[in-house]
Amino acid sequence: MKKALICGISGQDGAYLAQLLLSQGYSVCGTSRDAQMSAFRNLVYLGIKDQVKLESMALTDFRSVLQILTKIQPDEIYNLAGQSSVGLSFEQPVETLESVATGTLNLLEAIRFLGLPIKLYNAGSSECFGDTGGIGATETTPFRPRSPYAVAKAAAFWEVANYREAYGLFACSGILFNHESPLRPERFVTQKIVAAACRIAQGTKEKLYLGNIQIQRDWGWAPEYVEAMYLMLQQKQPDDYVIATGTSSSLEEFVASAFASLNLDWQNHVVVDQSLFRPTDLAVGKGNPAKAKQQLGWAAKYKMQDVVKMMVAARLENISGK
Ligand SMILES: C[C@H]1O[C@H](OP(=O)(O)OP(=O)(O)OC[C@H]2O[C@@H](n3cnc4c(=O)[nH]c(N)nc43)[C@H](O)[C@@H]2O)[C@@H](O)[C@@H](O)C1=O
Repeated sequence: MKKALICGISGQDGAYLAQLLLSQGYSVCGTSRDAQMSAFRNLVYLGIKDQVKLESMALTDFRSVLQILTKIQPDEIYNLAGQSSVGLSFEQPVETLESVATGTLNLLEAIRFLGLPIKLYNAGSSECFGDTGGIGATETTPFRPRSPYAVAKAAAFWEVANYREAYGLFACSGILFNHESPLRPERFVTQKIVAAACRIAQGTKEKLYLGNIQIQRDWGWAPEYVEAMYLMLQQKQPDDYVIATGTSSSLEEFVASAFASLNLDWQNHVVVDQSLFRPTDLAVGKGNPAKAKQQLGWAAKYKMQDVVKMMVAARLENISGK
């Protein structure tokens, strides 16, 4: 039985990945900074909390990382931990850099120190590209990070690439574009919109305040993005891959689609609020997942419209208490 360690198991991707690996027959151990304080709601939502071994681990603390790796001795590690909000990174730049860049470095150092044949997946981010314009970014597109989060993710990406080259570690980065699901917290714009639209459809009189709705993103479906993470570690050689749908839509289109699916006209309910604009933002995010298709056999089945429908359906089901 293969053993997987998921760092940051309490988040959206950690929960879906745990579900996938369990279905593949893995023994799954997941970490969170303080496992005794976390309710692991996403694991509960998916009905898998009892099948996962949970440990406390602080990625920024080398001793803690070394202790857990020595104890679990996993075949595969998935690093999904660290501060994941671009917006919050402008308020907490140091915490973002430490949790993402130092955290990844500690994992790489611990694997190197132990000398075990552990494979590492690292959660990279399309934010590293900066503005892609209308041309989908590939693995060779240069990074031009435009947020503290993107700077941290770019550092972590190069740490992984360097340890692969310098010490021969089996380490990969998935450069994932935005991927959403019912497990997304409302801090991210898709769930913020879906939650408000559903409340309005149920009769609340609130307004939905949003920042820049002209931005475009390549939005995909998180449960299928975790399949790409798994596939990267099953290849003969470690490598980095862009994971995206290949199509981008504006935030205005996302909003219109969410409200229309509830028979509402978004223009009656949405207010653009300048105070929610970011100091720097990406006008367009678009990926080209051709390499993932060719080498991993992975392609996104769901596009933005499908994501909206599935998120709205899940929200309504939750409200009705099913
Ligand atoms: C690939 C990347 O994907 C995600 O990062 P993100 O793209 O920043 O995600 P988001 O949902 O916070 O923002 C999307 C866009 O929507 C704009 N926007 C307008 N109005 C609001 C608003 O009211 N709230 C938010 N959150 N955004 C808003 C906002 O300015 C931005 O342009 C993370 O998974 C990250 O971990 C990651 O790696």
